[in-house]
Parts: sequence; C-alpha cells; structure tokens
Amino acid sequence: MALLLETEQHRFTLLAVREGTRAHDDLTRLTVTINEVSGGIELVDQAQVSATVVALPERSTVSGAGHTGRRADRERGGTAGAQDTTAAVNGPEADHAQAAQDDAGHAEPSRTGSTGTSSSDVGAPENRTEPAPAQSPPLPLFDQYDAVTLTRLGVIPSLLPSLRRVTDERRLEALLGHNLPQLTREVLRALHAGMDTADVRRHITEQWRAEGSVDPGDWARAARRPVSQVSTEDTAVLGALGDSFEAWRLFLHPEQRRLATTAFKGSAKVTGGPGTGKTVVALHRVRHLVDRLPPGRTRPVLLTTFNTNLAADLKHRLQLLGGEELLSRVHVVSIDRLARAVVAEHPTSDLGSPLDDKAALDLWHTVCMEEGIDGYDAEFLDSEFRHVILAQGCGTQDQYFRAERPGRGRLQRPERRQIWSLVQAYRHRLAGPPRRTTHALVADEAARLEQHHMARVAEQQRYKAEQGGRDLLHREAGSGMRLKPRYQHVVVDEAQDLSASHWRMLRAMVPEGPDDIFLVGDAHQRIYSHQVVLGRLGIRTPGRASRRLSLNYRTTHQILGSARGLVDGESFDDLDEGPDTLDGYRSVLTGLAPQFWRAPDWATEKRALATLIQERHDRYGTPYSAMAVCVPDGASATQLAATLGSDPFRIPAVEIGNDGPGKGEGVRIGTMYRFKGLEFQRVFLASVSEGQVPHQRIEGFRDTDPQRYQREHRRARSLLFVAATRARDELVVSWNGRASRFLPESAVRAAYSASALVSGERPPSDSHAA
Ligand SMILES: Nc1ncnc2c1ncn2[C@@H]1O[C@H](COP(=O)(O)OP(=O)(O)OP(=O)(O)O)[C@@H](O)[C@H]1O
Repeated sequence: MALLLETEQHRFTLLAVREGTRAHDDLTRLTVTINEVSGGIELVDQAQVSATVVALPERSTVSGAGHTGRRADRERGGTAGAQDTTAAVNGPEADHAQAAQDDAGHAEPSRTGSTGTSSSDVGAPENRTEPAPAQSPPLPLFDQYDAVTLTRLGVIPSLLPSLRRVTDERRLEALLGHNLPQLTREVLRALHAGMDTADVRRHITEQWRAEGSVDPGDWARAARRPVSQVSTEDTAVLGALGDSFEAWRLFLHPEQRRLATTAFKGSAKVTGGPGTGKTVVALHRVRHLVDRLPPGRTRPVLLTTFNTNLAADLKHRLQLLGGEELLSRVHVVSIDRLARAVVAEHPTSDLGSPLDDKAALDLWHTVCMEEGIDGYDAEFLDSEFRHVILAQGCGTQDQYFRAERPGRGRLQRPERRQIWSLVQAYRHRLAGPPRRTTHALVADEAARLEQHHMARVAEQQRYKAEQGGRDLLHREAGSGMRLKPRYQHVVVDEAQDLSASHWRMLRAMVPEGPDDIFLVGDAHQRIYSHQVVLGRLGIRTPGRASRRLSLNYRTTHQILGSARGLVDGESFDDLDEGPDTLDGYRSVLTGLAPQFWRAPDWATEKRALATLIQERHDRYGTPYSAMAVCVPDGASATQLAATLGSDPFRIPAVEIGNDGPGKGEGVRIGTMYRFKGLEFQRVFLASVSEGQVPHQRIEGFRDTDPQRYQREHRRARSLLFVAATRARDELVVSWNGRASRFLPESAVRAAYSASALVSGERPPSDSHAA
C-alpha cells in the first residue's frame, strides 16, 4: 500500500510504501510536513519514534522544580513541554527494546553493538524496580534548546515531543536509527557532539537552506525540490522499478548537489575529509557538464585522478551513473597516463620507459657515487628534483639558486651548486643508453608541450580576431589541423597528490573560462606529493569557488573520532595558500567503537588477526572480500597472507596490487599506500607499532633535518589516517611490541591481549563485531 501526495492535478509523488496487513495503519500514522529550512517534504512515523522513547518518565515528572545545570544554559525559555502531547503514543510495533532496557540506567561501560533483547522488555517502566526516591530523573539531552531554536536549525517540529524524552546517548542513537529526515539527524548529532548553535547553523542549516522562501503549504513546489527526491539502492525497490543502473544514484546532500550543478565563473575547488562524497560530487559534476554539451562524438570532458586503479574505479562508477552515453563524452584516465600520452603523440618525442620509484632512488645513489658527492640521500635528492626544480621549472643553475624552498630548510649556494651538478648527471644518465625516464620528467615534458600548444591556440585566436575571422588553416599547414584546446572541462579527483607539473599540464589543456577546472581533494590525505599552491599555477578559486564538505557518509562516528585523533595537532593546507581543518567534520552513521589489540610479537599478532577475521566471517557472515588488512610494508603483507592461508585458518587472501583490490573471495591485504580511495566493511590496521609507524628511519632526520623530519612525520600520520578512514563498519587496530606514538594512551590502555586470544583464553569479540 502506498501513500501518494497529489501535488498538481494528476501528478503524484510517492511518499511511502508499506506492506502487510497493517500497511494502512502504518501509513496513516505518518506525519507529512514541509521543512521550513530545506523546503523538502519530510515524513516521520510518530508511533515508531515514540515507541523508541516510550520507557522514559513523563516530562511532567522531569520538569519539576529544582533542576539546575544545563537548564540554566537555555538559550530561551522552553516551550516544548507544552507541546508534549503525542509522545505517549505507544503501539505493538515498539521494537526498540534496547532503548527501553537502557532506561534502567545501566549503560554498558564502553563498547556497544549488542542488540537482540527480547521485546518483552518494552514497557520497562512498569516492570522496573523503583528508582531511589531521592534521585531526580535525568534531564532531556536537548533540554537547553527550545522548540523555536531547534526548528529554525531544521529539526522536524513533529519530532520535538519525542525528543524531549531522550535523556541518554543510547536512546538518542535508537531515535536516530529511525528513518528520520537527514537534516534533523545531522542537527541533533552535531548539537549532541557539542557544536554550538551558531556553528550548526553555519555548517549544516545554511547548507540545506532552500533557495527562495519556503511556503509550508506549497506541496507542488516542495515536491519539485531536489531534497524531496530520493533514490534507492534497495534491490526490492529497484526490481519493482526495473531500472538497475539507477541503483547508484544516491540522494545527494543539498551542498553536494549545489557543487555538482553550480555554474562557476572559472575553476572551483572542493575539499573535505575522507568519505564526505568528494568523488561522488566529482562524478555528478561530470554528468552535469556533459548534459550541457551540444550533441557530438568528441570527448571534451576530462576526468582524471592519481593512479590507474582509481581511474578504473571512476570509469566504472561513471558508467553506473550515466551509462555508455555519458562515458562516450568523457576521457577518464590517470594523470600519469595522460601525461605519457601527451608526450608520446608528439612527433619528436623519444620516451624511455619510466623507472619505478625504487629504481629512480637507486639511480640517485649511483650518481652520487659516480660524482663522488656524499651528504645527500637519494630520497632527499629525488624530492628536491621533483618538488623544487621541476615544480618551479628551474632550467638553469641560476634559476635554481633563486628557487624558493618553503618548509624545506636552508641550503647555501655551494650546496645548491653541488645538487645542481648531481641533477645534471642524473638527467644525463637517464638520457641513456638505454633511454629511460621518470613519471615526474614525463609530466614536466607534457606540461611544456601543452603550454606550447595552448600558446599557439591563443595566438591563432588573436590572429583570427584581428583578421576578422578568416580561417587560418594555411597557418597550420604543418599539422594540417585547426588548433583548439584539448578539453572544455577538466575534473580532478584526489587533487592533493598531483604535482606542480601535473597542474601546469592540466591548466594548459583547457582554456580559462567558466567551469574550466573542477577539483576535489583533501590535504589531510596527501601521501605522495608536496604541497602546491594552485593559485600560483593559474588555478584560482576565490570566495565561493572554494567549498568544503564536512559530512562523512562512509565511516561511523565512533571510527571517525579515533581517526581524527591521528591528524590532530598537525597543520594542513587547503591546496592553496590557506589552512584547512576538519572543523565540522562529522558522520551520519553510528556503530562499533574501534577495537585495539596488543601482541608481544608479530607471530602472535598475525595469528590474532587470523582469529578475528575468521570469527567475523564465520559468526557474522562478513564475506572475506569485504575485509582488508593494512600492513606497513610488502614483506608483512606476504607473511600475513601465509599465516591466513595456513592451518587451522585456511583463509583466502588477495594482495592489493597496483591495479586495485582485485577480484575473488579473499581478504584484501595491502600496504597503506594501496588503500587510497578504497573502502571496506571491516578494516584491520596491523603492526601499528613504534618503529613501524612512523618508520624508524625518519628518526635520523630529527636532528639533522628537522623540517624533513616534520614532513615525514606528517606523511606517516596521513597514511594512517587514510587507512583508518577506509573502514565502513568496523576498525580494528593491532600492534606488536610498543604501540605507535600516533595511538592515544586511552587506546593502549583499552587494548585486548592478543596472546590471550590466540591461546583461547578470551573470545574474539563477544557480540561486539556484530
Ligand atoms: N549523499 C550521499 N548519500 C549516501 N551515501 C553517500 C553520499 N555521498 C557519498 N556517499 C557514500 O560515501 C562513501 C564515500 O564517498 P566518496 O568516495 O565520494 O568520498 P570521498 O570524499 O571521495 O572520500 P575519500 O576522500 O576518502 O576518497 C561512498 O560509499 C559514497 O557512495
């Protein structure tokens, strides 16, 4: 049975569907209103919501005289009590026994997750033993906010009576577990987390605010607003609709939708913590740009990202979003492949094969030995070459003498002279034979070629304008082609890891103008490149063209709380000259607290991990392929795979390679670098031990090169942060020996003993992994 709203004549909006004999009753219980902030149509099932809080004392008993504390902080005098009329509704569908049980006041000490209490617990107030007479009932959690404040922030008014009965966190979780409107959920969670009302307004309410005024009686308009329209991944619904690729169309947050569809005067930049939907926005942006193209067969939109496996993922997701038709207008390629293609298509290009990172470092070693210059390590030289010399386009020694090296310490002129001579020798060596190159050099060359191309395009346009529009084919007789920019729009994911050369190339691939470059990224997740200042590379995103997403859709707020701690205290940029923070960063999801396990040695840790993984598979039905273990290095990956595969576990394992997480049934194992951009249901961070994370070799720089030490330290934190934020439902952290300095004291104290687990003295997780 469906509830339909006739918004215009013969035009209906489907509001809700219920099945079974009680469908009619279920539907008539729904409260349907237009939200005064978002202008969207919102539904709440009053009886279900009330049932969640049914076990709470009546408000009249709570509002007795003598309350102090937070009551004194009220922003305005409370009015909600007067409205508290519907909350007494109770019904047989009261299935939130857990909440009722909690009312007895014995919240579990730390970790949550157990459900399955029998429904006979509902109605606990009557059955409970009498509370101690002198004890005053707990204050409602949102007692300090009056009804006007809450509704102006966006909370659905019909929820307020029930909300006044929420006195503890687990009750709140039960309430938020309902299918409440998202704006309401976001506001309540943020207030509960301690965000003040001004910040909630700024970070949340304003993002949801409808354009123009909201008429609470204009259903036709409300139904047309994007916030009223949802799509689903529910297979039953999709089966009924018979339209499978719609599955991926999620309900975009209003801010995500705005970013995907706004017309920008020039470039635009979206930052935001992990899981905030930056990639989703980038994909929707691409679709929006393609929708606006005139019909054709060309691919004027470029969608690029850091590596080939992420590019393959983007392609797949784009296909889900808009099918072959959308894909046919978009060039999806990783940034280095793109650079290589640019260089390869040039008639005079003589590309050697690119060295991998290790071979590039080995070559620096060789060059230092041959030149008889020591005192510089290979990583330093490689970084100096890429992030100073190539980044600033230093073609001569003099230019290098003048190069800025922010955050890289001081280098005197004699040192720069030595480094320059090493760079010359390095380039000479690469020139061969055999001829070789590096990805950085290819990108640099591609940037130069594209800049040259764009200069010719500009020259041709200038000439055409001067000559009154005559065709200039004769001027391009050499190429036989009319010159034009390579793309009309460029969209970039994982922007934080692109180098200055990459940006120079991209800048030269698209003419400056409306919607030219749209980039998404997060400096907290930078693990490859160094900071670049986009404004100095011709990519300017002033004012409203720079936006930040802060609502995490991937990770539970319990996991996020721990992950945030990993990067606290470090400073990060906004991909430009400004700072970036994780202010307002929050999650809509709730779940298990992260688990911590300490082991005396790697062998015990490996066996403990195998035990935990097996338990999650056998007892909770998590497929092996939905779990991933992140290790600090390749050798650990191989060793762990061996333990998993051996008796008694026999757990299949697949190493995450260059080309992504791969296929098949096994648990995924990979180094931290390989986790970029991925997500898994359960993530195990292994060997988060002192000496491994950060690696002990950075200790050498502590005194000799403090700035490098700081850089490496920050990168190690970012790596761990990226890995931890890949977890959707559960994060398990383990170590052997001493715990990494990045883990908080509280985690170390709360850690379980892997030895006890391995010897069978303690169970893997009780019910906590459910
Ligand atoms: N509006 C939304 N509703 C539901 N799920 C969403 C929404 N936006 C994003 N997601 C989901 O959240 C997860 C993270 O999204 P996405 O990968 O786009 O984030 P991201 O910001 O690019 O993350 P990262 O920086 O960690 O790579 C994905 O599973 C995505 O489908």
